[in-house]
Amino acid sequence: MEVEMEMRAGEEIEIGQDITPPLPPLSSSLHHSLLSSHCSSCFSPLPPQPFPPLFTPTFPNTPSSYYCSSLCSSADSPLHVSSAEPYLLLLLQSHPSAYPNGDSSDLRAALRLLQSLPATSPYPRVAGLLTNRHKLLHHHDHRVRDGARAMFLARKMRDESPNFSIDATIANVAPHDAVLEEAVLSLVLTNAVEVQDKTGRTLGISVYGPSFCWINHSCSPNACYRFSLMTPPTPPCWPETALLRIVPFGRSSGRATQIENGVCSNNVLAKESRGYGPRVTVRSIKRIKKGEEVTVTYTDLLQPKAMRQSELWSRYRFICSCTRCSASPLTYVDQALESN
Ligand SMILES: C[S@@+](CC[C@H](N)C(=O)[O-])C[C@H]1O[C@@H](n2cnc3c(N)ncnc32)[C@H](O)[C@@H]1O
Repeated sequence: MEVEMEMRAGEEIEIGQDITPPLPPLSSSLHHSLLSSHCSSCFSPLPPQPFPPLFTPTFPNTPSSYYCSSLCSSADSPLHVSSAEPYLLLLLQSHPSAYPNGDSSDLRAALRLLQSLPATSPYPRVAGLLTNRHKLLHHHDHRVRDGARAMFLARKMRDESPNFSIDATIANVAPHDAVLEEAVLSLVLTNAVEVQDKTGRTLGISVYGPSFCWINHSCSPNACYRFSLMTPPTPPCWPETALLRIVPFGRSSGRATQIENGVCSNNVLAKESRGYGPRVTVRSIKRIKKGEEVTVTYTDLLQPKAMRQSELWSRYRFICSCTRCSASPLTYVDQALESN
Protein backbone atom coordinates (compact mmCIF):
# COMPACT_ATOMS: atom_id res chain seq x y z
CA MET A 1 0.00 0.00 0.00
CA GLU A 2 1.36 3.42 -0.93
CA VAL A 3 2.17 5.74 1.97
CA GLU A 4 2.25 9.50 1.50
CA MET A 5 4.64 11.35 3.75
CA GLU A 6 4.13 14.72 5.41
CA MET A 7 5.87 16.69 8.17
CA ARG A 8 4.15 18.06 11.28
CA ALA A 9 5.23 20.41 14.03
CA GLY A 10 6.76 18.41 16.89
CA GLU A 11 6.18 21.33 19.30
CA GLU A 12 4.48 24.75 19.44
CA ILE A 13 6.29 27.02 16.95
CA GLU A 14 6.12 30.81 16.98
CA ILE A 15 6.19 32.91 13.80
CA GLY A 16 9.65 33.63 12.31
CA GLN A 17 11.57 30.72 13.86
CA ASP A 18 13.95 28.25 12.23
CA ILE A 19 12.39 24.81 12.40
CA THR A 20 15.23 22.82 10.82
CA PRO A 21 19.00 23.19 11.04
CA PRO A 22 20.75 24.14 7.77
CA LEU A 23 20.36 20.82 5.93
CA PRO A 24 23.08 19.73 3.46
CA PRO A 25 22.05 18.52 -0.01
CA LEU A 26 22.09 14.93 -1.20
CA SER A 27 22.76 16.19 -4.71
CA SER A 28 22.92 19.55 -6.45
CA SER A 29 23.84 20.97 -9.83
CA LEU A 30 24.31 24.40 -11.31
CA HIS A 31 22.06 25.53 -14.14
CA HIS A 32 23.67 24.68 -17.49
CA SER A 33 24.09 28.36 -18.45
CA LEU A 34 26.13 29.07 -15.26
CA LEU A 35 28.61 26.19 -15.62
CA SER A 36 31.44 28.41 -16.80
CA SER A 37 30.69 31.39 -14.52
CA HIS A 38 30.00 29.74 -11.14
CA CYS A 39 31.72 27.19 -8.94
CA SER A 40 30.10 23.76 -9.37
CA SER A 41 30.82 22.92 -5.73
CA CYS A 42 29.75 25.96 -3.67
CA PHE A 43 27.73 27.83 -6.39
CA SER A 44 29.61 31.11 -5.78
CA PRO A 45 30.70 33.27 -8.78
CA LEU A 46 34.12 32.29 -10.15
CA PRO A 47 36.95 34.82 -9.75
CA PRO A 48 37.77 36.84 -12.88
CA GLN A 49 39.88 34.97 -15.47
CA PRO A 50 42.65 34.02 -15.73
CA PHE A 51 42.79 31.91 -12.59
CA PRO A 52 44.90 28.78 -12.23
CA PRO A 53 43.17 25.70 -13.66
CA LEU A 54 41.95 23.71 -10.67
CA PHE A 55 40.55 20.81 -12.63
CA THR A 56 41.21 19.55 -16.15
CA PRO A 57 37.94 18.92 -18.02
CA THR A 58 37.59 15.39 -19.40
CA PHE A 59 36.70 16.69 -22.89
CA PRO A 60 38.19 19.95 -24.24
CA ASN A 61 35.75 22.44 -25.79
CA THR A 62 32.81 20.89 -23.95
CA PRO A 63 30.86 22.47 -21.04
CA SER A 64 32.32 21.23 -17.77
CA SER A 65 32.55 21.92 -14.03
CA TYR A 66 34.83 24.72 -12.80
CA TYR A 67 35.85 25.52 -9.24
CA CYS A 68 36.70 28.64 -7.24
CA SER A 69 39.32 26.94 -5.05
CA SER A 70 41.32 23.74 -4.77
CA LEU A 71 39.15 22.78 -1.79
CA CYS A 72 35.99 23.03 -3.90
CA SER A 73 37.70 21.12 -6.71
CA SER A 74 38.86 18.26 -4.49
CA ALA A 75 35.43 18.09 -2.81
CA ASP A 76 33.39 17.92 -6.01
CA SER A 77 35.41 16.89 -9.08
CA PRO A 78 35.65 13.14 -8.19
CA LEU A 79 31.83 12.92 -8.17
CA HIS A 80 31.60 15.05 -11.32
CA VAL A 81 33.79 12.53 -13.16
CA SER A 82 32.51 9.27 -11.61
CA SER A 83 28.82 10.19 -12.12
CA ALA A 84 29.31 10.37 -15.93
CA GLU A 85 28.49 14.11 -16.06
CA PRO A 86 31.32 14.84 -18.59
CA TYR A 87 29.82 12.22 -20.96
CA LEU A 88 26.33 13.66 -20.56
CA LEU A 89 27.62 17.16 -21.39
CA LEU A 90 29.50 15.80 -24.42
CA LEU A 91 26.39 13.91 -25.57
CA LEU A 92 24.11 16.95 -25.22
CA GLN A 93 26.61 19.16 -27.04
CA SER A 94 26.95 16.83 -30.04
CA HIS A 95 23.33 15.54 -30.05
CA PRO A 96 21.13 18.34 -28.57
CA SER A 97 18.02 16.43 -29.69
CA ALA A 98 18.85 13.74 -27.08
CA TYR A 99 17.28 16.10 -24.47
CA PRO A 100 15.60 19.08 -26.11
CA ASN A 101 14.84 20.68 -22.71
CA GLY A 102 18.04 22.79 -22.96
CA ASP A 103 19.00 22.82 -19.26
CA SER A 104 20.85 19.71 -18.12
CA SER A 105 20.77 20.45 -14.35
CA ASP A 106 18.04 17.91 -13.53
CA LEU A 107 19.88 15.16 -15.44
CA ARG A 108 23.20 16.01 -13.78
CA ALA A 109 21.66 16.10 -10.28
CA ALA A 110 20.07 12.70 -11.04
CA LEU A 111 23.38 11.23 -12.31
CA ARG A 112 25.12 12.41 -9.13
CA LEU A 113 22.38 10.91 -6.97
CA LEU A 114 22.51 7.63 -8.87
CA GLN A 115 26.24 7.44 -8.22
CA SER A 116 25.82 7.79 -4.44
CA LEU A 117 22.74 5.55 -4.05
CA PRO A 118 22.90 2.16 -2.40
CA ALA A 119 22.75 -0.57 -5.07
CA THR A 120 19.40 -2.01 -3.93
CA SER A 121 16.95 0.84 -3.92
CA PRO A 122 13.29 0.04 -3.43
CA TYR A 123 10.54 1.58 -5.60
CA PRO A 124 8.40 3.65 -5.55
CA ARG A 125 10.72 5.39 -3.07
CA VAL A 126 14.44 5.71 -3.41
CA ALA A 127 16.27 6.54 -0.15
CA GLY A 128 12.90 7.46 1.36
CA LEU A 129 12.10 9.99 -1.37
CA LEU A 130 9.05 9.65 -3.61
CA THR A 131 9.94 8.98 -7.25
CA ASN A 132 6.44 9.49 -8.77
CA ARG A 133 7.80 7.60 -11.83
CA HIS A 134 4.50 5.94 -12.71
CA LYS A 135 2.52 9.16 -12.36
CA LEU A 136 4.97 11.15 -14.48
CA LEU A 137 5.24 8.45 -17.17
CA HIS A 138 1.47 7.85 -17.21
CA HIS A 139 1.02 11.40 -18.40
CA HIS A 140 3.39 10.86 -21.34
CA ASP A 141 6.15 12.81 -19.69
CA HIS A 142 8.84 13.08 -22.38
CA ARG A 143 11.14 14.87 -19.94
CA VAL A 144 11.46 11.59 -18.07
CA ARG A 145 11.78 9.24 -21.07
CA ASP A 146 14.21 11.44 -23.04
CA GLY A 147 16.20 12.48 -19.95
CA ALA A 148 16.56 8.93 -18.58
CA ARG A 149 17.74 7.74 -21.99
CA ALA A 150 20.39 10.48 -22.11
CA MET A 151 21.51 9.55 -18.57
CA PHE A 152 21.68 5.87 -19.53
CA LEU A 153 23.77 6.70 -22.62
CA ALA A 154 26.17 8.86 -20.59
CA ARG A 155 26.71 6.06 -18.06
CA LYS A 156 27.24 3.56 -20.87
CA MET A 157 29.78 5.85 -22.56
CA ARG A 158 31.60 6.20 -19.19
CA ASP A 159 31.67 2.41 -18.75
CA GLU A 160 32.87 1.80 -22.32
CA SER A 161 35.41 4.62 -22.25
CA PRO A 162 37.75 5.09 -24.09
CA ASN A 163 36.27 2.79 -26.78
CA PHE A 164 32.81 4.31 -27.11
CA SER A 165 31.27 5.74 -30.24
CA ILE A 166 28.36 8.08 -29.46
CA ASP A 167 26.36 7.08 -32.56
CA ALA A 168 26.81 3.34 -31.94
CA THR A 169 25.88 3.77 -28.26
CA ILE A 170 22.68 5.71 -29.11
CA ALA A 171 21.66 3.07 -31.67
CA ASN A 172 22.00 0.26 -29.11
CA VAL A 173 19.61 1.51 -26.39
CA ALA A 174 16.65 -0.81 -25.83
CA PRO A 175 13.28 0.77 -24.80
CA HIS A 176 13.35 -0.54 -21.18
CA ASP A 177 17.08 -0.12 -20.50
CA ALA A 178 16.71 3.07 -18.50
CA VAL A 179 14.20 2.11 -15.76
CA LEU A 180 16.53 3.02 -12.86
CA GLU A 181 17.46 6.29 -14.55
CA GLU A 182 13.72 7.03 -15.04
CA ALA A 183 13.08 6.47 -11.31
CA VAL A 184 15.93 8.72 -10.14
CA LEU A 185 15.17 11.46 -12.69
CA SER A 186 11.49 11.36 -11.61
CA LEU A 187 12.70 11.65 -8.00
CA VAL A 188 14.67 14.77 -8.93
CA LEU A 189 11.70 16.32 -10.78
CA THR A 190 9.46 15.55 -7.78
CA ASN A 191 11.77 16.67 -4.99
CA ALA A 192 14.37 19.16 -6.29
CA VAL A 193 14.12 22.84 -5.44
CA GLU A 194 15.58 25.84 -7.24
CA VAL A 195 18.54 27.28 -5.30
CA GLN A 196 18.59 31.07 -5.15
CA ASP A 197 21.28 33.48 -3.97
CA LYS A 198 20.57 36.41 -1.61
CA THR A 199 19.35 38.57 -4.52
CA GLY A 200 16.82 35.95 -5.58
CA ARG A 201 18.80 34.87 -8.66
CA THR A 202 18.31 31.19 -9.48
CA LEU A 203 21.64 29.33 -9.56
CA GLY A 204 20.76 25.66 -9.86
CA ILE A 205 18.87 22.87 -8.17
CA SER A 206 19.32 20.75 -5.04
CA VAL A 207 17.74 17.61 -3.65
CA TYR A 208 17.63 17.29 0.14
CA GLY A 209 16.83 14.41 2.49
CA PRO A 210 13.38 13.50 3.85
CA SER A 211 13.44 16.18 6.60
CA PHE A 212 12.95 18.72 3.82
CA CYS A 213 11.49 16.66 0.97
CA TRP A 214 8.59 15.25 2.97
CA ILE A 215 7.17 18.76 3.39
CA ASN A 216 4.06 19.11 1.22
CA HIS A 217 2.80 22.10 -0.74
CA SER A 218 0.07 24.56 0.22
CA CYS A 219 -0.99 27.81 -1.50
CA SER A 220 -1.42 29.17 2.02
CA PRO A 221 1.78 27.78 3.58
CA ASN A 222 2.92 28.17 7.18
CA ALA A 223 6.67 27.89 6.40
CA CYS A 224 9.26 29.03 3.87
CA TYR A 225 12.92 28.17 3.25
CA ARG A 226 16.17 29.93 2.49
CA PHE A 227 19.60 28.83 1.31
CA SER A 228 23.11 29.36 2.61
CA LEU A 229 25.96 28.75 0.18
CA MET A 230 28.73 26.84 1.95
CA THR A 231 32.34 26.68 0.83
CA PRO A 232 34.33 23.61 1.89
CA PRO A 233 35.63 22.97 4.49
CA THR A 234 32.18 23.49 5.97
CA PRO A 235 31.28 23.43 9.66
CA PRO A 236 30.65 19.90 10.90
CA CYS A 237 27.58 18.35 9.29
CA TRP A 238 24.58 18.84 11.57
CA PRO A 239 22.88 15.63 12.52
CA GLU A 240 19.46 15.91 10.81
CA THR A 241 17.72 15.69 14.21
CA ALA A 242 19.61 18.64 15.77
CA LEU A 243 17.20 21.58 15.97
CA LEU A 244 14.68 19.62 13.93
CA ARG A 245 11.32 20.77 15.24
CA ILE A 246 9.24 18.78 12.76
CA VAL A 247 8.33 15.09 12.79
CA PRO A 248 7.41 12.75 9.91
CA PHE A 249 3.93 11.29 9.46
CA GLY A 250 2.95 8.60 6.96
CA ARG A 251 -0.59 8.71 5.56
CA SER A 252 -2.22 5.64 4.07
CA SER A 253 -5.92 5.28 3.24
CA GLY A 254 -6.48 8.75 4.71
CA ARG A 255 -5.04 7.83 8.16
CA ALA A 256 -1.85 9.57 9.32
CA THR A 257 0.56 7.87 11.72
CA GLN A 258 3.76 9.23 13.18
CA ILE A 259 6.85 7.46 11.88
CA GLU A 260 8.48 6.21 15.06
CA ASN A 261 12.14 6.00 14.11
CA GLY A 262 12.36 9.63 13.08
CA VAL A 263 13.91 10.94 9.93
CA CYS A 264 17.57 10.41 10.58
CA SER A 265 17.52 6.63 10.93
CA ASN A 266 15.22 6.31 7.90
CA ASN A 267 17.49 8.39 5.77
CA VAL A 268 19.85 5.87 4.21
CA LEU A 269 21.57 8.69 2.38
CA ALA A 270 22.24 10.81 5.48
CA LYS A 271 25.78 9.48 5.66
CA GLU A 272 26.24 9.99 1.93
CA SER A 273 25.17 13.62 2.03
CA ARG A 274 27.99 15.68 0.60
CA GLY A 275 28.30 18.10 3.52
CA TYR A 276 29.07 20.92 1.10
CA GLY A 277 26.85 22.77 -1.36
CA PRO A 278 23.80 24.94 -0.73
CA ARG A 279 22.17 24.19 2.61
CA VAL A 280 18.48 24.80 3.20
CA THR A 281 16.81 26.02 6.40
CA VAL A 282 13.03 25.91 6.92
CA ARG A 283 11.43 28.80 8.83
CA SER A 284 7.90 29.37 10.14
CA ILE A 285 5.94 32.26 8.61
CA LYS A 286 2.91 31.67 10.83
CA ARG A 287 2.38 30.37 14.34
CA ILE A 288 2.22 26.57 13.99
CA LYS A 289 0.49 24.42 16.59
CA LYS A 290 2.07 21.17 17.78
CA GLY A 291 0.79 18.38 15.50
CA GLU A 292 -0.21 20.77 12.65
CA GLU A 293 1.10 19.91 9.17
CA VAL A 294 4.03 22.08 8.06
CA THR A 295 3.76 23.24 4.44
CA VAL A 296 5.76 25.38 2.01
CA THR A 297 4.84 26.59 -1.45
CA TYR A 298 6.09 24.85 -4.60
CA THR A 299 4.87 27.66 -6.86
CA ASP A 300 4.68 31.45 -7.12
CA LEU A 301 1.88 32.46 -4.77
CA LEU A 302 1.42 35.82 -6.51
CA GLN A 303 -0.19 34.07 -9.47
CA PRO A 304 -3.92 33.53 -9.90
CA LYS A 305 -5.31 30.17 -8.84
CA ALA A 306 -5.58 28.82 -12.42
CA MET A 307 -1.89 29.48 -13.08
CA ARG A 308 -0.79 28.00 -9.75
CA GLN A 309 -2.83 24.88 -10.43
CA SER A 310 -1.54 24.57 -13.98
CA GLU A 311 2.09 24.93 -12.82
CA LEU A 312 1.64 22.34 -10.05
CA TRP A 313 -0.03 19.94 -12.48
CA SER A 314 2.57 20.26 -15.24
CA ARG A 315 5.51 19.82 -12.86
CA TYR A 316 4.19 17.44 -10.17
CA ARG A 317 0.90 16.05 -11.56
CA PHE A 318 -1.22 16.96 -8.55
CA ILE A 319 -4.18 19.28 -8.01
CA CYS A 320 -3.87 21.44 -4.90
CA SER A 321 -6.89 21.25 -2.61
CA CYS A 322 -5.61 23.50 0.19
CA THR A 323 -8.03 25.83 1.97
CA ARG A 324 -7.08 28.73 -0.31
CA CYS A 325 -7.65 26.72 -3.52
CA SER A 326 -10.92 25.18 -2.37
CA ALA A 327 -12.30 28.47 -0.98
CA SER A 328 -15.53 29.33 -2.74
CA PRO A 329 -16.00 32.16 -3.49
CA LEU A 330 -12.35 32.97 -4.14
CA THR A 331 -10.36 34.50 -1.28
CA TYR A 332 -9.85 38.27 -1.34
CA VAL A 333 -6.23 37.82 -2.52
CA ASP A 334 -7.25 35.47 -5.35
CA GLN A 335 -10.05 37.84 -6.48
CA ALA A 336 -7.46 40.62 -6.74
CA LEU A 337 -5.03 38.35 -8.69
CA GLU A 338 -7.78 37.16 -11.08
CA SER A 339 -8.78 40.74 -11.94
CA ASN A 340 -5.20 41.74 -12.91
C1 LIG B 1 8.46 16.80 -2.33
S1 LIG B 1 7.28 15.55 -2.30
C2 LIG B 1 6.44 15.86 -0.78
C3 LIG B 1 6.35 14.62 0.09
C4 LIG B 1 5.44 13.55 -0.44
N1 LIG B 1 4.09 13.73 0.05
C5 LIG B 1 5.92 12.15 -0.08
O1 LIG B 1 5.07 11.30 0.21
O2 LIG B 1 7.14 11.90 -0.15
C6 LIG B 1 6.21 16.21 -3.54
C7 LIG B 1 5.07 15.30 -3.89
O3 LIG B 1 4.16 15.22 -2.80
C8 LIG B 1 2.82 15.27 -3.27
N2 LIG B 1 2.20 16.53 -2.77
C9 LIG B 1 2.84 17.58 -2.19
N3 LIG B 1 1.97 18.53 -1.84
C10 LIG B 1 0.75 18.10 -2.22
C11 LIG B 1 -0.56 18.65 -2.13
N4 LIG B 1 -0.81 19.84 -1.59
N5 LIG B 1 -1.60 17.90 -2.62
C12 LIG B 1 -1.38 16.69 -3.19
N6 LIG B 1 -0.15 16.12 -3.30
C13 LIG B 1 0.90 16.81 -2.81
C14 LIG B 1 2.89 15.23 -4.78
O4 LIG B 1 2.85 13.88 -5.18
C15 LIG B 1 4.25 15.82 -5.05
O5 LIG B 1 4.77 15.37 -6.30
